[in-house]
Amino acid sequence: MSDPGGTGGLRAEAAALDAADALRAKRAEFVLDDDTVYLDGNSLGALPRAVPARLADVVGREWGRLRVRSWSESGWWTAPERVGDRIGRLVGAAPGQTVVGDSTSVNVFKAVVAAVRMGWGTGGRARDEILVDAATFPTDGYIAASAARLTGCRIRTVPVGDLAAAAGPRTAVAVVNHVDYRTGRLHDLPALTAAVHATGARIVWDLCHSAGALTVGLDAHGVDLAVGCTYKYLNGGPGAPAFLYVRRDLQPRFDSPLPGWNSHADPFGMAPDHTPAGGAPRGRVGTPDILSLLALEAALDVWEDVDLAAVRAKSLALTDFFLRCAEAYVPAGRATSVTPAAHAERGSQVALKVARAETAARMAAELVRRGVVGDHRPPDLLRFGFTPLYTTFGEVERAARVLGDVLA
Ligand SMILES: Cc1ncc(COP(=O)(O)O)c(C=O)c1O
Ligand SMILES: Nc1c(O)cccc1C(=O)C[C@H](N)C(=O)O
Repeated sequence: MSDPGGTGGLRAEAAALDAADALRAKRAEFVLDDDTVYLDGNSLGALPRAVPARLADVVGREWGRLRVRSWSESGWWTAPERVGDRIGRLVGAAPGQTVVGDSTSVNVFKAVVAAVRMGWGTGGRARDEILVDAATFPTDGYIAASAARLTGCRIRTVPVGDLAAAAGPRTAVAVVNHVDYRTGRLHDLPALTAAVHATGARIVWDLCHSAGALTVGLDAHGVDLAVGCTYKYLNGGPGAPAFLYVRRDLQPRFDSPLPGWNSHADPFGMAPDHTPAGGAPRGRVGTPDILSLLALEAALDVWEDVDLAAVRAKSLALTDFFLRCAEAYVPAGRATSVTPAAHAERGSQVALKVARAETAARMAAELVRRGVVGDHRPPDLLRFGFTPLYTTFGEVERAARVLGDVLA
């Protein structure tokens, strides 16, 4: 490929874009090193600077000195709902509908089984089909298949483009990834939610690759249930607990398949029978993972003054710029983007398909060796995630230049 802007032109453009970046001050709130271009925040977000001191306080004072008193005095018991509401703001959910805990996989299980059970109304069990996004991250498909076995449903795997047409009177629930983890394709959440609802079915959205990267609008679009992880764009840390959203009017009908004591209306009553709590706590299971949960809470402080619209605008500018730089630097025929060019169809990552699939893993490793950390998804994708809170345009230009050298 040619070099239309020239290296110098693209570098100057990057500098101008960085100077005009409304979010540029945010980078200083993260632990990053200028030698490495970190483009893997769609796998594990970087560490917010405020987290270590907060965790030291949780361990040293709240656990070390207050011990069991911290469940009430340090707000440990109510942390799943409190942190849930903070995530809710970032995904367009009003307070009282989002709870944090467990992994995404476990929350997919709760959401899918509960959605199927919602379809077991007076009309019997006519809705016995679970639709699954054919390109889903594997865990959702595995869990949905198990949920189907447990509830007497059958699984239909459908490309997201065909999902609206595939949903019908037998559909209990559709499980869809908002952003495809491989290609970075953003699916049309409002249209698909409306299409599935028109058939009387429910929809569960997996927001792992969209929470913290773009505006989601769960309430505005009438989404039934949603799940997502917090260790990618929300920077909650390795193994940070996931979240579960249950729309307020559906909460009384949310019959959890994992009704642990934390979801009881009166957990400390220790009653032999389960009476579900009202509201978001109904999605809880057992004792929350307090250290991870409170690390996540501290990580969320970086979002306090952030406008999601600015995040989305920068995300698109970063991915646009990366695509242009890659076009200029990568020799013709060595790699092609599988990420949609249209903004409405793009999440916050770019995936390049390398011409020689067998070299992809080696190329990703070589990029890391040269200070550009993205990742490889088999068989032939190089994946680059762009975190608007800390990725700079200068880094984008550098990453594309190194990529060009590696692929040359
Ligand atoms: C779309 C999607 N869903 C789920 C997961 C993972 O789920 P869990 O948090 O259970 O590991 C990932 C990534 O790990 C993902 O990309
Ligand atoms: N969750 C991960 C993990 O525990 C280890 C390594 C990677 C991950 C990931 O998040 C992978 C990621 N969901 C993906 O999109 O490929």
